[in-house]
Amino acid sequence: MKVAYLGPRGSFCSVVAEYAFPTDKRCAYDSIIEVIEAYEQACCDFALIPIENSTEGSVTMSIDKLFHDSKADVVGEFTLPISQNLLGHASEQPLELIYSHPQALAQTRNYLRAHYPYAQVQVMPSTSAAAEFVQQHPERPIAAVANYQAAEMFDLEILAENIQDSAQNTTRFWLLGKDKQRFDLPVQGQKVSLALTLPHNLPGALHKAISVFAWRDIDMTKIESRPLKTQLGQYFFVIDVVNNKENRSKISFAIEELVTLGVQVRVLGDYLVYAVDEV
Ligand SMILES: O=C(O)C(=O)C[C@]1(C(=O)O)C=C[C@@H](O)C=C1
Repeated sequence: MKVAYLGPRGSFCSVVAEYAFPTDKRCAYDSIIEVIEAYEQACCDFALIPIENSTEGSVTMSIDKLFHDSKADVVGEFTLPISQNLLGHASEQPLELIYSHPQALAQTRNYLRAHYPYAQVQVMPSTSAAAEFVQQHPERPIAAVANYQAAEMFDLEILAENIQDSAQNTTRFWLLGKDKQRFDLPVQGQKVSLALTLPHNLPGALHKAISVFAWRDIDMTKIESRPLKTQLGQYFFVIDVVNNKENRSKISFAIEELVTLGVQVRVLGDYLVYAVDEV
């Protein structure tokens, strides 16, 4: 079995991939887009993508690519507490540039502004790609925001640890695949995720759409709009609801009601949520 993930090794995605698929073939790709494309082109059986962080919100590249260019199903979710660190080379020179994934830079924004107000930040495709880049340029006054595993892997000094602005910093990752798998990890719950496209000519369309969950007492854990990429002001909505014994049949009836309202419904997945330990 093959699982594609955002690499190189040492990324948070690779940490989750190693926990979930310790004995399977794990293939690192350079971007989230390439991970999803690898899955679409059947180069792997599963694809692991970051979807949302508690500080910075949705990983919009993942949601948009999944909605617009892929039919993949979500077959699992992993939540990982995220601890960020500043990695570099021991040097007296003040840091001029700090590299990382945009999500990691956003999660450490206050810390970096307070401690390195004169350093510029530079976006990289992943935290581990940033660490690798810093390793390759020992002569430059640069650093990366990444995890402990990346520090070890790329032989970098930890200049500052636990620099995330929120102590509860956590990221959700989705596993795309055909078959549901059971993982040897603690289960936190079960959810159904939907992507809804509302009819344009229905007044109160969003209100009507979400009321199908409200009056059935189905707990919604997320709602987010993203551009349909057609014209300004047109969106699709990603909605997550809790799936449990009481909700199971109610969710199918809610979906039927949405269709009756003229809402286009894509079931992104019905999946278990697993907890992964901090790195
Ligand atoms: O760059 C990484 O290490 C990733 O796995 C990506 C990613 C993300 O896109 O959210 C994953 C977890 C952290 O929130 C920061 C970055």
